[in-house]
Amino acid sequence: MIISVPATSANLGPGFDSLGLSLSLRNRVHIQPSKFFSVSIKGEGANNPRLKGNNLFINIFNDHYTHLTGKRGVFRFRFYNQIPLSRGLGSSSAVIVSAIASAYSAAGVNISRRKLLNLALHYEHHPDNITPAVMGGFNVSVVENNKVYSQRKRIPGYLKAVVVIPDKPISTAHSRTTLPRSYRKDDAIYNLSHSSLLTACFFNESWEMLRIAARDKFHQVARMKNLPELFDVQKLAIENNVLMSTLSGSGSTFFNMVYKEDAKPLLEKFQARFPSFRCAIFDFDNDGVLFRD
Ligand SMILES: Nc1ncnc2c1ncn2[C@@H]1O[C@H](COP(=O)(O)OP(=O)(O)O)[C@@H](O)[C@H]1O
Ligand SMILES: N[C@@H](CCOP(=O)(O)O)C(=O)O
Repeated sequence: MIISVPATSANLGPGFDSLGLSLSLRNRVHIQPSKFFSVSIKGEGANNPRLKGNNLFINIFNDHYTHLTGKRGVFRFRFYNQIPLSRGLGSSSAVIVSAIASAYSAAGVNISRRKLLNLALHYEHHPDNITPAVMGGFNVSVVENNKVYSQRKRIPGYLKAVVVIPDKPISTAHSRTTLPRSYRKDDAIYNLSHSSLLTACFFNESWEMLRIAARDKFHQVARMKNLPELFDVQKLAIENNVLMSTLSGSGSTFFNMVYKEDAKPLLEKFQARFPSFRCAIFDFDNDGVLFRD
């Protein structure tokens, strides 16, 4: 069995805990029944001893496999990870989604994307990463009564993501504790209205208006202060007329969306100005989680 899940960029500026999209950067896991439990990791996390044993994936997989079959299976897990950990590209969501999907696949039980998404919500209570990780594309999602309600839109191939990935891990859980517990009414209205406009821009493909819509007053500035170079990243992006430039999730990655002909020139400017940061161009993903026998 092979399960793959895309990276995700959440919040997208004003859409805190609600808006997110998926990128063509994936974690893949090969699972085979085996006489002995084994884990191998290639790519991101390969040198992280914490991930070799009972990591987040294995714990979630075992919970669901045991629930489905009444027994603890013994498997060989081979991970091929492209998603950097704790960089605001949804690595935790990718693991949660792939672990549940893998358990159902290993148990021979079909699962709908909607059910998979609602099960993933038990592990990550903000739906803005898990929803695009499951569904693919641009997603707007809300939680009511422990269920995710969402709408998705495919992202056209003439758009590209240009991301700047500093070598600074940010724990999402810790980052969330540093945000304000309450907001001024004016700021709440600002984010509500900009998030609504940004959603409409994606559904109507009104890409130019994203330059206004993708502004935030809830979380970005507070988080960017942890790595002030990010203000320079966003300034350079805006000077180069990108469609949107937002902190990816809780960071440290900065996400920029451009027309495909503008991607390489912007990448080269980022690489010249921020040589110590990883910079890359990614297509958008519209598939979400993929199952293969
Ligand atoms: N490939 C992986 N295998 C196992 N656990 C992982 C993997 N990727 C991420 N994780 C778990 O998710 C945590 C990172 O989650 P988080 O802080 O939300 O970062 P991100 O911004 O990437 O979502 C890691 O500390 C680890 O516990
Ligand atoms: N809405 C969340 C999104 C976290 O995304 P991640 O990729 O950093 O896990 C938040 O901003 O805390």
